[in-house]
Amino acid sequence: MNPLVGDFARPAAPAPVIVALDFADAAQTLAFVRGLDPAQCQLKIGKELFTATGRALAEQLMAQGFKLFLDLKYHDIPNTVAQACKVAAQMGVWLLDVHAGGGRRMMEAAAEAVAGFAERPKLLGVTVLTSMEAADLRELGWADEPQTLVRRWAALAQDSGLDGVVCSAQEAQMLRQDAGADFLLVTPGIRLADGAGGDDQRRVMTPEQAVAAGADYLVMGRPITRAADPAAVLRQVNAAVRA
Ligand SMILES: O=c1ccn([C@@H]2O[C@H](COP(=O)(O)O)[C@@H](O)[C@H]2O)c(=O)[nH]1
Repeated sequence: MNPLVGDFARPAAPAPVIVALDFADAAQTLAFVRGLDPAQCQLKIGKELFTATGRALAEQLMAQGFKLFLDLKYHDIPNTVAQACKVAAQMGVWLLDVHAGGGRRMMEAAAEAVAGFAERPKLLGVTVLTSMEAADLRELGWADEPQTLVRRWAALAQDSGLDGVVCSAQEAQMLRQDAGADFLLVTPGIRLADGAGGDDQRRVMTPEQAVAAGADYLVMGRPITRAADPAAVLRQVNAAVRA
C-alpha cells in the first residue's frame, strides 16, 4: 500500500475545543495559556478580556500559534458592525461573531465587510444565548421555544452569507440537517458529565454529546479554566471526543 494514501496523508483534524479566556487581565491570561498547546485547542477572547487588554494581547496569542475566536458578538446598525468586522479581519482572527438578532441587513453588511480579505475570518451568527431558556424568551416577548428561534435565526444567518452560528449543542443535530455539512456549528454551554453543574448556562451538553450531535467546535470556559489541572481536562476532552 502506498504509505501516502493511509493515515500519513490525512491532515490531523483541528482540535475541537475552543478555550474561553474569561480572565480580567493579561498577566493571568498569559500564565494560564503557558500550560496550553496550540495543537490541542483554539482560544477565545470575549468582552471582559478584550475590554481589559485590547488587540495587543490578541495579537500576542496569535503570534504564539493559537487560532483566535474574537467573541465580541457585534450587534449594532449595519455600518457600525461592518466597520468593526473589517478591523477584526485586519487583526487576522480566525473566528468572529455578530448577533443574528441584528437582522439580515446587518449580517449581510458584516459578511461583505470581511469578504475581500485574502485570509478572512469565518463569520458566525450568535443565535439564542446558551444561558437562556424558554422563560427568558417569554419575558422578552418571544412565544417561541429556544430551538424554534435558533432554527429561524440560523437559516437567516446562512442566507445572509455567514459561515456558521453559535448555538447550543442541543440544537446541533437539527441545524446540521437543516444547513448541511459545511455550515460551522460552534457550541458553548459545554459541561463535563462529572462536573459541578451548569453555572449560568441553561442549554448544556457534554463534549461527547455535542460532537455526536454534529458540533464542529466546543467552547469551554470554566470547566477548563477553573480546573485544578486545565491541561489534563483538555486532554481528557480531546481523547473522549476523538475516541
Ligand atoms: O450563547 C453563548 C455565546 C457565547 N458564550 C460564551 O462562551 C463561553 C462559555 O463559558 P463557560 O465558562 O464554559 O460557561 C463564555 O465566554 C461566553 O461568553 C456562551 O456561553 N453562550
